[in-house]
Amino acid sequence: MTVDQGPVGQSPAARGPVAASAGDLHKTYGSGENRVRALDGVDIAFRQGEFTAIMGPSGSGKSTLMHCVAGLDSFTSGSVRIGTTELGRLDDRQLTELRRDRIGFVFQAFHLLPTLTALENITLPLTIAGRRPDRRWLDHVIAMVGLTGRLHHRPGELSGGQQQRVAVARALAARPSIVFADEPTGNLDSRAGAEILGFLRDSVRELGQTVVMVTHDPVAAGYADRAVFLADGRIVDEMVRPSAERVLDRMKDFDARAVTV
Ligand SMILES: Nc1ncnc2c1ncn2[C@@H]1O[C@H](COP(=O)(O)OP(=O)(O)OP(=O)(O)O)[C@@H](O)[C@H]1O
Repeated sequence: MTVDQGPVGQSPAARGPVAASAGDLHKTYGSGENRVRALDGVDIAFRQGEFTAIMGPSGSGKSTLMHCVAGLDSFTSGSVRIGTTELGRLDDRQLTELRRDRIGFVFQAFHLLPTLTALENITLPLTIAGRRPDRRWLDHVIAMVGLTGRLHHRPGELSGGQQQRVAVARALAARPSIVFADEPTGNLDSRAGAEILGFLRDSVRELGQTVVMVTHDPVAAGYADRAVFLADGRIVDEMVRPSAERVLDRMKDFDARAVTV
């Protein structure tokens, strides 16, 4: 594996405490002839205050890695930690609580409840957990994503970009240890997508959040502090401070190698 340090050196966050990690992570689906090694020995750490993009061709294991590290899916062997909590040691109830209290999610489909207002959607995970929102934090997050004038609208009265802003605010509302975003701009036009990526980046820069984003899009990866490249369930490359152009070049290299192998 080559680690590209980029023209400006290592990310300042690169030596911070670890927010989440995976060690020698394996995930196999099916058995016999149908056996698929979706993850084949992945070692990775996501540091606090760092924005990581996970990239790779279709079927390379990006979603599987995200789901295993976020406690949404089980793994075959290896270890996953959120902070110092080892996920393999938790029962289902403890895992549910960990996801609710310590992890924020943003999905491609916004997954908002249509009968609730924007504000009610944003605070729903806190309501379910029986926690009072930290009002100052909430106001800050809502202002950051530019929703202050839309809080009493229902999702059907909002544009796609505004709905995804609600989803980003919901992910940040509980001050999670880490936010996982799975193709968060996949359903948006390029302008709305750029806004959402800007908010995710701001949440890292201004709020010290840790964000892990799965994406196919080199432009989206250009917002991250580093891009990690998966192929066949393994990490094959990493780029610090990626730009869209450098990510695109790297992806072309992979495609060329795949053709010549
Ligand atoms: N539930 C499942 N049962 C069997 N195989 C699966 C299942 N989910 C994923 N796989 C397989 O595991 C491998 C990794 O899939 P994964 O969805 O993680 O890839 P990905 O990189 O996220 O792909 P994409 O970019 O297309 O979303 C693929 O070969 C896929 O077919």
